[in-house]
Amino acid sequence: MKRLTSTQADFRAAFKRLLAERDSDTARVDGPVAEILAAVRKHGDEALCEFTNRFDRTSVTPATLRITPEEIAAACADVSPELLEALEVAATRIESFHKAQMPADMKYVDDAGVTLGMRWTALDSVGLYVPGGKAAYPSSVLMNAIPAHVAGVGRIAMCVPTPDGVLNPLVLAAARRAGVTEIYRVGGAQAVGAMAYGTATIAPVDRVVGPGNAYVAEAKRQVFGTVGIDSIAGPSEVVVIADGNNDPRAIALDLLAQAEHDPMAQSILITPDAGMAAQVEQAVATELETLPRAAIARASWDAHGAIITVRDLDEAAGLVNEIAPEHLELMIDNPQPVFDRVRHAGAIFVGRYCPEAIGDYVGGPNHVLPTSRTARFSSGLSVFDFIKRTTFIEAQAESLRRIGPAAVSLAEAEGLDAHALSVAVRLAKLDGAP
Ligand SMILES: NC(=O)c1ccc[n+]([C@@H]2O[C@H](COP(=O)([O-])OP(=O)(O)OC[C@H]3O[C@@H](n4cnc5c(N)ncnc54)[C@H](O)[C@@H]3O)[C@@H](O)[C@H]2O)c1
Ligand SMILES: N[C@H](CO)Cc1c[nH]c[nH+]1
Ligand SMILES: [Zn+2]
Repeated sequence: MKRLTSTQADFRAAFKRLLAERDSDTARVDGPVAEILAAVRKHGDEALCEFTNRFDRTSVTPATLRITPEEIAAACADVSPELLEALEVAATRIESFHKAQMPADMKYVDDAGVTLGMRWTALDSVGLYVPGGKAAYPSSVLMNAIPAHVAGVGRIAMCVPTPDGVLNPLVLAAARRAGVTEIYRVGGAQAVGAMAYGTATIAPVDRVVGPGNAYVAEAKRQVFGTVGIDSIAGPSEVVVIADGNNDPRAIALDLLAQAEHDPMAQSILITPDAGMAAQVEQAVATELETLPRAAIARASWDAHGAIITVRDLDEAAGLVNEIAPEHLELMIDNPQPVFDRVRHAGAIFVGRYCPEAIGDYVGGPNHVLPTSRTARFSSGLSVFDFIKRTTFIEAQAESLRRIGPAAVSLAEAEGLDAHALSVAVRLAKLDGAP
């Protein structure tokens, strides 16, 4: 873990290093991912099964890649009523938020009498990636699948790794709740490649979405263009801005909640209170003594964690905009001014009673969010990832008379004569030409 103080002489360099070191850690998987994708593209199911069996210690064959309806039913029967109820609370809240997100079509007549508009249509097919290497993510099934359903996507395929051949029953129960039935037991870059390029067993999709580790995130980046993707939703991140009025243990647990996802996760505390900085550091060390996933959390905290002491909350907000974190927690007395200043963050959690874990499960907005500073230019998963826009223009004779001549002039200026003539012949006809 790095301790930084904004007043230290080399602060800018140290801060830049903190971000750059993790970026370069992520970049080291480029080569292996390219090789996996090329093999899946060339050898299809054969490569898909080979990589899956190697990385997940399984023995899948093309015939067993798809999880059967009987396996889904058996797994769901294993889930306790309490867990099904919790799943239902989460699903209902996620569904209502994403329904509210659906945009309306647009259509109006402008002052030249031209009808202009924009129509939304759902994608034909999408592939959902549900992570499952170091933890199982039933919540990510809901976060991926519910917006796809709300948007009206035709075909929804889902890939999830089954390490050591173990199927997580709650993952399948979440899939059933979200109406997903086409599920494959594959993960990692090979799963992304299979959904993008297609294999004999897995038909290709139009867009691959969902979170995952560095291999999954890099694979999505590399298949972009062949298919659409949502965003680079890689190893988790949180920045917590905390003042001196916090329970240090609660803040430490918020930091560790991201760190326990992945050794490549990143948790950063920014505080204007040096006393709080020291107390949280101590509380993290204490929690790591008993946390069941301490090995992962400690690896993340040691390599990528940071505590930054700043002069004031305004300075904290400026640093957040540079980090553009996946998650931002505002654990401060008066969050509004900082909330207003922050422009780059995947999701913001406002107030001491809203830890990020609420958003992971039951808040309602999506927990699939941009990482590695990509929140500067991209957003979390939403219904917008499952629909696309088509614009339309409708012009009658009078409207063409009004706006056509400008088009002819511009086409002539570009030297594109067919363009100019296609408008000009119609204008001439309106003026009585034969
Ligand atoms: N940004 C988000 O919105 C968000 C949401 C949820 C989870 N996450 C992240 O998802 C990730 C889940 O990671 P995970 O590992 O538990 O599951 P995962 O499913 O993402 O990755 C597991 C797969 O990684 C591949 N893999 C592992 N080691 C490999 C190697 N050496 N070479 C090639 N491939 C290899 C394997 O194919 C394996 O099936 C975490 O990083 C977590 O932080 C992010
Ligand atoms: N924090 C993760 C997003 O980075 C999502 C998640 C799912 N389950 C628990 N957490
Ligand atoms: Zn989480």
